[in-house]
Amino acid sequence: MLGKTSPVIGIVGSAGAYGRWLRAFFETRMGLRVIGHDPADAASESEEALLERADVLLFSAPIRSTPALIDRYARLSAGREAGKLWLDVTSVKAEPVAAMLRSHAEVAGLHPMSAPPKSPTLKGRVLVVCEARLSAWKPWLDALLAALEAECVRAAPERHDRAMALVQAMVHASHLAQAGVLRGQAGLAGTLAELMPFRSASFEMDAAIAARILSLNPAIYEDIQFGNPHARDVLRGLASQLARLAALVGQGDDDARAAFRAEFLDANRDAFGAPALADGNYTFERLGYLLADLSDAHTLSIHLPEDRPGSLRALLHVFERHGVSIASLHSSRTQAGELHFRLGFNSGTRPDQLAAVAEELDRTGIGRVLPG
Ligand SMILES: NC(=O)C1=CN([C@@H]2O[C@H](COP(=O)(O)OP(=O)(O)OC[C@H]3O[C@@H](n4cnc5c(N)ncnc54)[C@H](O)[C@@H]3O)[C@@H](O)[C@H]2O)C=CC1
Ligand SMILES: O=C(O)C(=O)Cc1ccc(O)cc1
Repeated sequence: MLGKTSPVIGIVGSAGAYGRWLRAFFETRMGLRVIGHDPADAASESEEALLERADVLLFSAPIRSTPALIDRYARLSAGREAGKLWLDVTSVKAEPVAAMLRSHAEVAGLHPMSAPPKSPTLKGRVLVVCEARLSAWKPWLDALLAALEAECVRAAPERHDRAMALVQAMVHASHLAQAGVLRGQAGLAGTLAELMPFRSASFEMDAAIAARILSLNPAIYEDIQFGNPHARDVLRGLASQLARLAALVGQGDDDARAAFRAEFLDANRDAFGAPALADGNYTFERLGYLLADLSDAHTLSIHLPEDRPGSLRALLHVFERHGVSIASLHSSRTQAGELHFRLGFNSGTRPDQLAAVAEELDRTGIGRVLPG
């Protein structure tokens, strides 16, 4: 069958955030033909066209409607899916994978642990892979995973959902609860903006996580709470831990302090274990340095147009010639997804020195100074 070497990809939800990212990925990175259906895009193909022409059908639709949507495709397909591959990228896995298994297609569930990135692959991100029913399509799926460049972790759908109740539902819930407390205390303690000058690295990171959650697709955060069958138990656990802590603090005596130390510090320290404590503490320190660098008084963001050995050295040489010493240097991506270097300078650096550097970089084409 033509399918397995150069399959046609059909994306259900092709106008959505992941649908659009996946289309670009399949077309540009894998050189494959992509067709899509999405009620939000009148120009998209029909469901029937996807069922008839796609060798690989990939569901990238709202979490809440996906299991019923898959059942609908299985019904409409009526056996034509035998010998094809069905995939999904839903943030919960048990129900969508079970629905795909009710078809006659080969089946794998995927879950990228990141919003669609600005980069062309999932390099550096985690991808959960639920290999549910695979035979002839296994080599092609392996090639897809290799092309995605993600760090893959294999799990059964049930294991995935239990993990995500902690990795996502609990983390999102605790940050939304923090946001609610901040809102409730704003009159007494000041708004978030007014608290920021008093920040610790932990506060800044937690506020950033809350802001991230509140900035992305609200339906995803709703459905991760309400659509993961294990979220309810995890939320109850979280609430009972906090209630116990509040009760001990309310009690306030030496017995309560001893209980706090035993239950909240010693028991948790033992449960983490020495390696996880050391790793986590080191991660925190590195992020702390990064946050400190991001608050450098003077910064320049520079795109290096020439991706070749020696281009960074040429860039640094310009700073040296203008007598500017560099306090920090990081690479990251612009809003548009271009790789750029962000350089920080100490407060003694004069604006006219930086302006001269910027002018030379632009004039010589060594680097392009980005706004902001
Ligand atoms: N955005 C994210 O951060 C992540 C999303 N995911 C998963 O990706 C999937 C898609 O999420 P997003 O693209 O972010 O959501 P989105 O809301 O941007 O896209 C969903 C698309 O599905 C379309 N749709 C709705 N009903 C449909 C139907 N009956 N047939 C075909 N299309 C239909 C919508 O019109 C929309 O364009 C979800 O299952 C989500 O759990 C997974 C990891 C991260
Ligand atoms: O990028 C982030 O911060 C996210 O947390 C986005 C996200 C949302 C839903 C997922 O299932 C996976 C990742």
